[in-house]
Amino acid sequence: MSDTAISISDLGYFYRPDVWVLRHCEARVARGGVFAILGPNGRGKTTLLHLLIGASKPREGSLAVRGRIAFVPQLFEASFDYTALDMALMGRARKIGLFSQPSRADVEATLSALDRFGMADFAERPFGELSGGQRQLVIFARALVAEADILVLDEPTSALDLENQALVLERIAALAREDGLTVVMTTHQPHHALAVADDALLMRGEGDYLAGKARDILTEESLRSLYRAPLKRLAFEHEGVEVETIAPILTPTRRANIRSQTATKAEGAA
Ligand SMILES: Nc1ncnc2c1ncn2[C@@H]1O[C@H](COP(=O)(O)OP(=O)(O)OP(=O)(O)O)[C@@H](O)[C@H]1O
Repeated sequence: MSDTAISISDLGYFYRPDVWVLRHCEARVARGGVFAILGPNGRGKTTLLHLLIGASKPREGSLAVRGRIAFVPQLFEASFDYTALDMALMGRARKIGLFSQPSRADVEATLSALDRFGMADFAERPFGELSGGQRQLVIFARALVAEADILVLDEPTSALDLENQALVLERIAALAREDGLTVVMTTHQPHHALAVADDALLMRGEGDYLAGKARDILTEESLRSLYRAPLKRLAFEHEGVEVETIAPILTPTRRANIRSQTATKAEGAA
């Protein structure tokens, strides 16, 4: 079997004719790895995910996806009052069939998936009564029981507190390293990408992409120019483990500068 899960070749997309959101995008997602997509707001990350899952068709270039995808969107609303367990069990729909009841094995596999995301105790709670972050964790479990080859996650940590961010990042790494799944995720947190991603794609603007090993391309220089904000890549030892992270530099002076620039712009516009 090929070691490439997704090949992206000269990919282009627009919503309105000739207003390209994405153009000449090239990347390769390795099978069994974590691939992080980063870029400022509006650079086309979600658009690229929609192309990967087949919700939109390329206007230009091509994509080859080898394997079945499960998609976890950023926000998930349910229209009916299913329990968390019902919601996660829907991931088994392909296995169970439309009019059949889930087997004991289906329920056990789903409870175990809920447990992996710290949600076993919430199995009987109405999904609609869970917090946004708790719903997100249930939807991860649903994607897991779908037994897909590729998980596509849109900002998987954005609704989560620090403890659950760490849990989900640890699970993402384990899904790739232990279960052999391929994970594609968008993120606004370069330190999350550095912590779990093997490879990354920096979406710098239409026609301007940088793809490569996460450790090699998530540099201070590339991220400073990507986000136009200072940050520092740090390496240190914590509890006997070498840790590498990326910290944004938000000093009071910088915040004051941003505020005064915003005020000057507003005065200029008035
Ligand atoms: N349905 C749509 N119709 C027209 N334009 C759209 C549509 N969806 C997105 N766009 C535009 O496409 C561009 C890319 O949007 P996209 O949501 O892919 O960016 P993103 O990188 O995911 O942003 P964010 O980080 O803010 O989530 C933006 O300029 C956006 O305004």
